[in-house]
Amino acid sequence: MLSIESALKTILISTNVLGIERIDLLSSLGRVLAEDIYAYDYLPPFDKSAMDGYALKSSDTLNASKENPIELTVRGSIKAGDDFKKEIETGQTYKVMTGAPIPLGADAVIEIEKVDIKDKKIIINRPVKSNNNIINKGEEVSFGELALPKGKIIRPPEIGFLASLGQEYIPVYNLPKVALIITGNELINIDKKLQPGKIRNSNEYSLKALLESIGIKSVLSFGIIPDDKEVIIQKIKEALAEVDVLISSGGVSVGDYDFIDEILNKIGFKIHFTSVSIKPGKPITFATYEDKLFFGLPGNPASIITTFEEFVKPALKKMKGEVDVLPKKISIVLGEDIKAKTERRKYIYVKIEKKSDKYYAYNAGSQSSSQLKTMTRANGIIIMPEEKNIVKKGEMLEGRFIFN
Ligand SMILES: Nc1nc2c(c(=O)[nH]1)N[C@H]1C(S)=C(S)[C@@H](COP(=O)(O)OP(=O)(O)OC[C@H]3O[C@@H](n4cnc5c(N)ncnc54)[C@H](O)[C@@H]3O)O[C@H]1N2
Ligand code: MOO
Repeated sequence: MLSIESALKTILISTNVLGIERIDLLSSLGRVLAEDIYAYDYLPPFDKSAMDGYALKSSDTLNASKENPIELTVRGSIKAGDDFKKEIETGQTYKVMTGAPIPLGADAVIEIEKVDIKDKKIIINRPVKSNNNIINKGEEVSFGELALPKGKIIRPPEIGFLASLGQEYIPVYNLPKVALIITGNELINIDKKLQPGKIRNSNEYSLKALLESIGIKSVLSFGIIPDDKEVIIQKIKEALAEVDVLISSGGVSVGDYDFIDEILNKIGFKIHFTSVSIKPGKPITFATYEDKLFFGLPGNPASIITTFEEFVKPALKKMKGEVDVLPKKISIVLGEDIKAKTERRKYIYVKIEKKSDKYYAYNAGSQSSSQLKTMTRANGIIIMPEEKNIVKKGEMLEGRFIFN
């Protein structure tokens, strides 16, 4: 059976980074910068005070001590936002607020709480070093400097940083457009009363939430599609004209109504694989139509989440410009024996606890792919290799945290 690594390789080879668009700064959260951003200002734009205090010439304080305090005359006060052009002379000081410009001639600021005030004078009993409490013009970024490199994922600090540089519109890679093809005669919508033999359509919700977790909020969904070949073909063709990625739920196994693979062949998709050595999630189909991707995910609720995370998410991340698309693994010690039956590689949902620098895994419940309750109680997975069916307490496996 195809290994997870080979499946991922095939998927990523078939996946192209999308084009570029310019969007307003606030909408760029979670997106990937598509061009280098250079600064067209200095940050900060002028020398400014880092503290509420007094701006002075450090040379005036060289010999200051408790025994030999020096006095400086306060000439005035400078607020943040003032356009201040005057120069100070020896023996003078200006009161400055945090963020206020430093008057010409001053090279240091002493904090308010470190001086005594007498009439219009301050008394200083220690030397103040040159540049003390001064944030120099261009200290953070200089004019013409590379501020953020292409490929950066935009997080809140990047938004603030770009705002401070006056960047209103940001070049980012497009987000993939995604369509959901949710199949199954047994499904009913969550706002309807359950009927005999029916179950609620939970996968559409899981998938939309999974997509939203990587920033894809608007998704083309046809709602529940019956197990009818002609209807499914029509919906897939409709979606192909609109989106970059199609994700189907159900109908990829070997039952009488599992026709996703047959349909894909009929439409003219190239099918790359139809099963992978993973539990849960073995019957997963990956196909392409020109540069569009099709993921036929298994209908079982735990299988669809597992295969989305493992196979679909890296492809979507690559399309939106991310470079590190595979999840980082950590080493986890088994806190108790854990058994699993199949010959496939097993993704076991566990509770991970940290104790004195090590991570320990504990079973979180039934690993049946038909249920999600265990996943709601788990905060991670451990990955049990194909050849193992039991891992003993104290043994170490690879794993990772999930949805954090
Ligand atoms: N004879 C075999 N039978 C099965 C095999 C196999 O190798 N040989 N593989 C099993 C495995 S593993 C999985 S996983 C499932 C995958 O089956 P399908 O992708 O064809 O999915 P369905 O049969 O349509 O559904 C499976 C299961 O999930 C429920 N389901 C489907 N859609 C939804 C939805 N939108 N929301 C909630 N639940 C959904 C569905 O009712 C079924 O219970 O096949 C095994 N069979
Ligand atoms: O992949 Mo299936 O999830 O093993 O039930």
